[in-house]
Amino acid sequence: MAALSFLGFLVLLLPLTLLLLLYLIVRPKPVRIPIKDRHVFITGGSSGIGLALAHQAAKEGARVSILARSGEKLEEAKQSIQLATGIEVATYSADVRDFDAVKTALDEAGPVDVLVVNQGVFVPGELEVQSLDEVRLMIDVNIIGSFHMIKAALPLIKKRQNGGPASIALMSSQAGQVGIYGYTGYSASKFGLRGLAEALQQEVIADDIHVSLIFPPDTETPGLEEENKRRPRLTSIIAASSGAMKADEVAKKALDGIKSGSFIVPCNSEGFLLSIATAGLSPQRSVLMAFVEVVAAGLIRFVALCFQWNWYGSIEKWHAQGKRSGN
Ligand SMILES: NC(=O)C1=CN([C@@H]2O[C@H](COP(=O)(O)OP(=O)(O)OC[C@H]3O[C@@H](n4cnc5c(N)ncnc54)[C@H](OP(=O)(O)O)[C@@H]3O)[C@@H](O)[C@H]2O)C=CC1
Ligand SMILES: CCCCCCCCCCCCCCCC(=O)[C@@H](N)CO
Repeated sequence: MAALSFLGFLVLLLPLTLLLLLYLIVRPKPVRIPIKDRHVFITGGSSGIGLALAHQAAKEGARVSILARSGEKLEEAKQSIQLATGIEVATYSADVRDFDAVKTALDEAGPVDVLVVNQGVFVPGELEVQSLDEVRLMIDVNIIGSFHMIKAALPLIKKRQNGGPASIALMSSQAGQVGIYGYTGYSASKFGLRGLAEALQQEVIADDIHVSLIFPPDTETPGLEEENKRRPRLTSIIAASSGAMKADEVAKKALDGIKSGSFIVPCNSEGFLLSIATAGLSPQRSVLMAFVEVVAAGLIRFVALCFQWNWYGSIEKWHAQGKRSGN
């Protein structure tokens, strides 16, 4: 009896001690980043996830600016947001690959509180058949474009008016947490954002700037519709391991993640598992999430291996069928 209650005591004490320890050590410390009455600048804000984010930020009372290339799509976005919320967003037509254009746009927009670097291109295809120009396009728009935005915005974020906590959010993808068939170029570009974000967070924490990395699964957008026209069958099969979402749902998760200053922002339940499986050395400010990461690490690795077993099974089956049908 005594032994049993001692065991019960230990079973309770161990997790509580771990929780207390984590409470003392998690860094950076928890933060709330307000959106209302603040300037939210969204790239790729004329379509899909970026447009949904612009709608929601406007609805929550932010001053919103959106940047993309096509003036026509920007104007359409502006109209639709005005119709839905009565709020007039500022639009900037620029290509993120052009640093001078980006800098001119941002300087005109003025001090920024929340920067959402969301623009992105995705051209799937096996590396063997994909042109290097397509690979370069993804690296240029997704990575170099993000560097341009952050470089040009940092001085303006530091100049923010009310001095409250600020955010730099980057739109990655679940294909930026795990490499997926058909996404060599795309996954490389999205994994790259993680290195950028982890390093940047250490550099800007002293200025009360908080970095968020958002990891959506397949999301119903005009971009996905285009992608689906040429996506290899195996890419679709593997990507289907994570459910598809609507742009509005992703935007809501993204905005909640930004407001709570979360470094890693998953969007669905598979994304939640992925975030634990790929926690690595990323910063974690939630004591509860840190606890889950520590306790679940071994088991989640097992789950990850099950997914890989399933994916390699699909690949084997695909090749066996291909051989039989002669392609
Ligand atoms: N949809 C999905 O399944 C998923 C998407 N993501 C990521 O979310 C982000 C948004 O995707 P989604 O909403 O589907 O994309 P869309 O293709 O629907 O929209 C892309 C936006 O980016 C802008 N854009 C593209 N290229 C440039 C450029 N060179 N300079 C400036 N703006 C540019 C586009 O406007 P314009 O063409 O006029 O420049 C548009 O506003 C991307 O980073 C994507 O990788 C992540 C996971 C899943
Ligand atoms: C530990 C267990 C983890 C289990 C979950 C694994 C699920 C992985 C699915 C990855 C899907 C990638 C979709 C990318 C979408 C995208 O970015 C394109 N549409 C282009 O934009």
